[in-house]
Amino acid sequence: MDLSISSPFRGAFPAPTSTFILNPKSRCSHSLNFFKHRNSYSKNPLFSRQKIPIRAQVSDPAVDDGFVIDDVPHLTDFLPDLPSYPNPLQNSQAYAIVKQTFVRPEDVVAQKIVVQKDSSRGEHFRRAGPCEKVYFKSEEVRACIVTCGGLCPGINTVIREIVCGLNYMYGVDDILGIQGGYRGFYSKNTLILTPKVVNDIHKRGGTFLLTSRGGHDTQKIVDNIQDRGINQVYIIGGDGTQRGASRIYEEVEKRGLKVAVAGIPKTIDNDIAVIDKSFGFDTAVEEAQRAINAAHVEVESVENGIGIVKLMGRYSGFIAMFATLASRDVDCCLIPESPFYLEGKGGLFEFIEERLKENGHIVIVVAEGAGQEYLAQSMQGIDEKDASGNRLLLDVGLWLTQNIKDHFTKERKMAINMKYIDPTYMIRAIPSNASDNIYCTLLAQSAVHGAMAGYTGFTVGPVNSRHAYIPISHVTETQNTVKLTDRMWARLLASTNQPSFLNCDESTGGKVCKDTIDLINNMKITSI
Ligand SMILES: Nc1ncnc2c1ncn2[C@@H]1O[C@H](COP(=O)(O)OP(=O)(O)OP(=O)(O)O)[C@@H](O)[C@H]1O
Ligand SMILES: O=P(O)(O)OC[C@H]1O[C@](O)(CO)[C@@H](O)[C@@H]1O
Ligand SMILES: [Mg+2]
Repeated sequence: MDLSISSPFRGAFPAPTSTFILNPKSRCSHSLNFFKHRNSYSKNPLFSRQKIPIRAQVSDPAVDDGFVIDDVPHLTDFLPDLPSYPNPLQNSQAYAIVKQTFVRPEDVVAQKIVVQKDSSRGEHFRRAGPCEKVYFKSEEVRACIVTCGGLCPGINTVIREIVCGLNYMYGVDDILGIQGGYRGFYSKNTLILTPKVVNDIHKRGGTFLLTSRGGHDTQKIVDNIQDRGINQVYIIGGDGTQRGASRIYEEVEKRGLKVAVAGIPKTIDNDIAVIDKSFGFDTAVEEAQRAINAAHVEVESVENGIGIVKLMGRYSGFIAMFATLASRDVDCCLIPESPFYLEGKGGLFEFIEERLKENGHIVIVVAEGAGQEYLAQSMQGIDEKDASGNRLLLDVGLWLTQNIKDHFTKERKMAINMKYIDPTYMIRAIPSNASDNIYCTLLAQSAVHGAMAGYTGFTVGPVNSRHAYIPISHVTETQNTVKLTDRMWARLLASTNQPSFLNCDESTGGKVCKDTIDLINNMKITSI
């Protein structure tokens, strides 16, 4: 049988045994269930304009191989008559001898790469890269770039590469910088960005465009986009920012504007779901080594030295976990995802005393979001939020330092040498390292290719090392956290040989242990 479908993903099927005609309109509900789009964009030209025969395995019509494509919106979903143009990269010197300049419309990136013979194939995303057709003429583009949320190494590289990518690859020369985050759309003047203006900015930390928290007013922002005639919006920021980008995309669609909205995920905490890792994370982990080294040098030079290093990580302990794994000088790592307790058997005090006896010193790395529930108990009534509505954290480093001091000097009558290092902002206020710089370049260029090709409402990022376009709503649904049930956390425990804090102790009334077990039971079990 011949199988004709209108999807760009036709090539992603297994080898044929027989073929048949598949009605394009029924692709989501077809009994074979080849297509299970989370988002069905029936007006997408790539779906509706091509009818190319393909062959698919139909040996068992009841088989559902669980192949799901989570595609991103396209401008033609709500502006069906938009004209397209040949991609100017066709004539680009840079791509002149590239074997395959354009990504194939049917190329998808699998979210799940460890599979078993009979397991479901799972979710897939559209592969990022230059597309054969673009939906903007170069001279028609008026792009803008905005950065929101906290700092992260590499933001300036992303800004630079969006500007250079638009200009060098697509001949775009009308690019505006929105200053000071979302509120800059309606309260500040814009900057004119050219390759010359941004030439050196990647060598500096911070953001050339300034940033802020709060101030997201969708109506005012989209009014401003409309008034200024902006038709490509590049939004660099974390989970909050991506939620804001999603609101902007929805409003743009509601108003029927030809405006592509592209999100570039940024967060030092590495807490954005779906993507492999966020840019600047490696740089931050590397910088954290300097603080850990300092703590180690200090405490191994004195008697009963206890070093505490507090690292960023609001809800996700990735920086603390990776900095610990990289260092080997850390005896214990405390993260928000893993409840711990101080007193009694299997507790932190007992472990510190053991290490002091064994080695004469100990280094503890604590993520800023760890142990917040205990701090909240001892400092009742403090519940402040920042301008974006993020809960302001209590200082776990100071709390830990004080509790350890009290325990050893007052209760155990032991002389200790406490060194507390809080390098918090130092690890994020630096320029990105070489590998993050390359990563930032890929993100920026992929975002530019996506917007030029008319995709919108997408976030770009690597999924199993391949850059993909991910619907913004998908990355904001959940937050990436360290899974205690994954092998990575077990690797850390095996490396530090620290307690897992899973042993219940009388002094905690078994509460902490129960909390932990409940937490673990509620987790999706995955392994990396
Ligand atoms: N649900 C939301 N809807 C619309 N805008 C939002 C939402 N959440 C946050 N924002 C806006 O996004 C911007 C950045 O949010 P936030 O301060 O939480 O930082 P972030 O992007 O999560 O980055 P970081 O990783 O540094 O926390 C702010 O301007 C905020 O107003
Ligand atoms: O003090 P600021 O700039 O609001 O940012 C602090 C927060 O931002 C982050 O770096 C990123 O969310 C967190 O780790 C930290 O809690
Ligand atoms: Mg955030």
